Amino acid sequence: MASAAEPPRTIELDSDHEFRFEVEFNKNITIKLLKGTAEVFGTELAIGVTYTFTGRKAAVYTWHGCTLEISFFYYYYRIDEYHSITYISGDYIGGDFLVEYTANETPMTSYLNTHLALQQMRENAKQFNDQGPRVLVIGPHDVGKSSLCTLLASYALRQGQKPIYVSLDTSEGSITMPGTVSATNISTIIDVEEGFGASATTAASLGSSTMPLAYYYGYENPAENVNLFKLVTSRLAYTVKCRLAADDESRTSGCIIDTAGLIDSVGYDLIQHVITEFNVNVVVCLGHERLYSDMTRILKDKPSVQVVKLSKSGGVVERDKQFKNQLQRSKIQEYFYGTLKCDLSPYSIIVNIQDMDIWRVGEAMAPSSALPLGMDSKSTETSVVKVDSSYEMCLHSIMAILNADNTVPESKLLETNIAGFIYVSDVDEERKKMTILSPAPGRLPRKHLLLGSFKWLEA
Ligand SMILES: Nc1ncnc2c1ncn2[C@@H]1O[C@H](COP(=O)(O)OP(=O)(O)OP(=O)(O)O)[C@@H](O)[C@H]1O
Repeated sequence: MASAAEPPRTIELDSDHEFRFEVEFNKNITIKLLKGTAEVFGTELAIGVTYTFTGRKAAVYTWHGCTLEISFFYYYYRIDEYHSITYISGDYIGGDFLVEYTANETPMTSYLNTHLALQQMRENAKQFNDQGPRVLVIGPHDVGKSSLCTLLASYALRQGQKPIYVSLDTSEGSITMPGTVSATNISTIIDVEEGFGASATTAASLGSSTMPLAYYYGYENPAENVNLFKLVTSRLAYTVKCRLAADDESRTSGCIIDTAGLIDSVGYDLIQHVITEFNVNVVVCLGHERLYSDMTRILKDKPSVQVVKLSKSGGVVERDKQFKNQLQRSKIQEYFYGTLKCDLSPYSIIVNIQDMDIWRVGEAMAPSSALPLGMDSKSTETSVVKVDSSYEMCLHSIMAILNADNTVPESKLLETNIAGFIYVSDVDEERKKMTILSPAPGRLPRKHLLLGSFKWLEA
């Protein structure tokens, strides 16, 4: 592990101030709260505990003022033949964060007020045996939607609530792998250093009941296959509604839904679909005046839905394509190898291709002339076709293991949730065998695998 090479420095923050920072992927910094109170996206920092950040853009906010201690490391890592990561500390390179500054203008008061209004709805729900708020957060890309959802979930948890966090952001995979739509019950503190990813990974490795429920969409952008996106979100919504109906605590706590930043005509269609399916009653429009005005107009016939406008935090960072790709790769890496805090050891297994049924979604854009008689391109967007051991298609792919037994018909496969993921590291076409990386040893729990568009090259 890296070790300190330079004395740490301290930062004093006045009340209602925020220390914003960016750390690159190959570097890590540590922050320790020495005095006062502070939080990262709603999760409180404990006094005297060292928090390590790598590949993060985030902010430490304080309501009452605080003193932080900052140390900076530079490290290299290598992955040995057993796939474990060894961190080799390097030189202190004199620099600091990629970006760091203190800000005194934040929208935190309006975010807190939003939380308090939601909390009031939860109290009312308890009193009248009703449902708590179903909140949908929408806005363009990089306005802080995921950060706001994390903050609202954290504040709810701090007040003893157990909301369901729904992630429809398929590019990021905030709870689990990219390409999935997922939901998880927030009942334990959200990890300060690694966000939901670590919470889900740690939960999974400990067999916790907070493991996410996920359906595989398989593409990065919801607009790539709108019908499939609608199908999996409807399925997820149905399951979330069942949970809300069955569990009193979840019902009154409600749910918080994070979305991808699509606000064009396809995006509007998807937003309306999500509102209907999840029975949303609060729509938060973040950082976009026109979206707020359009939503108020579109939803004027639904008096039960409140539309709220919130401004974007000045700290939100626009992430370029390269950073987002790196984030995706690190999410995939995290799924198999865990995080700095929760190291996992995946298994490399050789499997017979004929023991598995590999599926992929039918051509999204197939020309009508190429389709069987009576079938239109819409139906191929939500149907599966078998993949025969196509070397190029399978190699380096991420495949979702569908939680479907042999009785599930082909037409229902896309509606089944995911048992886990595997990575195909090699395909031997002659011997009809595949080398896969799997989080668990032994046989795969199910034989149906769904191939998406995500490829990954192991480091
Ligand atoms: N107040 C802040 N200070 C510093 N960084 C922040 C702050 N708020 C958000 N960020 C960072 O800005 C980046 C973008 O924020 P976030 O992921 O919440 O936006 P988003 O709207 O959900 O993005 P996307 O459209 O890609 O889903 C993230 O790396 C996040 O950690």
